[in-house]
Amino acid sequence: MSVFTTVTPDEASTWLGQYAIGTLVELNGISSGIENTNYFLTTTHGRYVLTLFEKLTHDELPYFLNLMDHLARHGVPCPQPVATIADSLLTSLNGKPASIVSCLSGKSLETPGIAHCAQVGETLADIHLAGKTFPFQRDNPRGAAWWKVTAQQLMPFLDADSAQVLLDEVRFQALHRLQDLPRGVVHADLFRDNVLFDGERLSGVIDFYFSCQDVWLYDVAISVNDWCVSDEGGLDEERMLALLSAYHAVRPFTPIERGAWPVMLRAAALRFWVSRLYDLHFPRPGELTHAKDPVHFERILRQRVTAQSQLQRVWV
Ligand SMILES: Nc1ncnc2c1ncn2[C@@H]1O[C@H](COP(=O)(O)OP(=O)(O)O)[C@@H](O)[C@H]1O
Ligand SMILES: N[C@@H](CCOP(=O)(O)O)C(=O)O
Repeated sequence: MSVFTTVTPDEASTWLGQYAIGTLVELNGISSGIENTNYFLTTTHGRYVLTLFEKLTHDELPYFLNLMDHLARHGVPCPQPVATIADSLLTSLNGKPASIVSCLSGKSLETPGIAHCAQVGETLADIHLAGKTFPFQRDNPRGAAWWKVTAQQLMPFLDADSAQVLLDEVRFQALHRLQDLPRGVVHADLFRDNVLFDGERLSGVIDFYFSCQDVWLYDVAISVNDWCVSDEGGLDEERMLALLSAYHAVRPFTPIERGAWPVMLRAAALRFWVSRLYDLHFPRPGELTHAKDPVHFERILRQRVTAQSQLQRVWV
């Protein structure tokens, strides 16, 4: 259960007084999610999602709330934050930073098909393009500097072989990070659980709390590693082509991006292998039941490394 901070209906009713969205009808905790406390909040005006932020601070949150507001205003299907009467997107509830956003229809998919992947590619390109006029900046807190330091902390928990793979990849990425790839706003966590489908139609992208400024292609690789993965950690070619073609139709890939693709797939696998290892070995109280399997991303990383070296053997 991902309600880390309990809110009673009485507390919610009083707190709602600072918004112009009617009075409380119903409040239901949302069990999925691993970072924040989320409730479905129904008022006399409609259905919303109330989030209490467990880790992010009042200083950090305006970036994400303003980004969702910006993207929603540009037609991206994502939650629209609701402002208080005093015109703030962020308030406090039970000692935590809190916000209300619109509730999107639909639910996430576990086994997406080709048409779903195409919609994800198109929407990701829309996010990248709409993000061009977003005026705020945020560096990626889970970028190369972070995985280098975190990899060292993880060494005592890994067997010799996995430790070597991790260190080799951190070194490889340090040597191959291509600075001149196109960059801008990225979602940075566009996994299956962060996209909702209403029937066959993509109805929304959620969970922008890793978004930041980084390489666009890296964001595409994060999505492909999740949406197009096959059972053994390989890539399902049809789904990957659907996602990449739909993205390319909106924001064409540049020649330098094409060359960087295998490196980006590896970087995207490394990032989530490291974060899953970290969450497993350094858990927050209450987080244990949600620790996601790091081996999944170790397998993906090993597969991407092998695939790239096979490609190189073909090219030479
Ligand atoms: N705006 C929204 N509209 C509809 N459902 C939402 C919305 N935001 C979150 N949810 C639901 O809440 C769940 C958890 O949200 P998520 O942002 O992934 O939480 P966390 O940040 O804790 O990982 C999602 O899987 C989804 O079912
Ligand atoms: N997508 C990441 C975990 C990020 O957590 P989220 O539930 O907030 O999206 C992973 O699968 O490791």
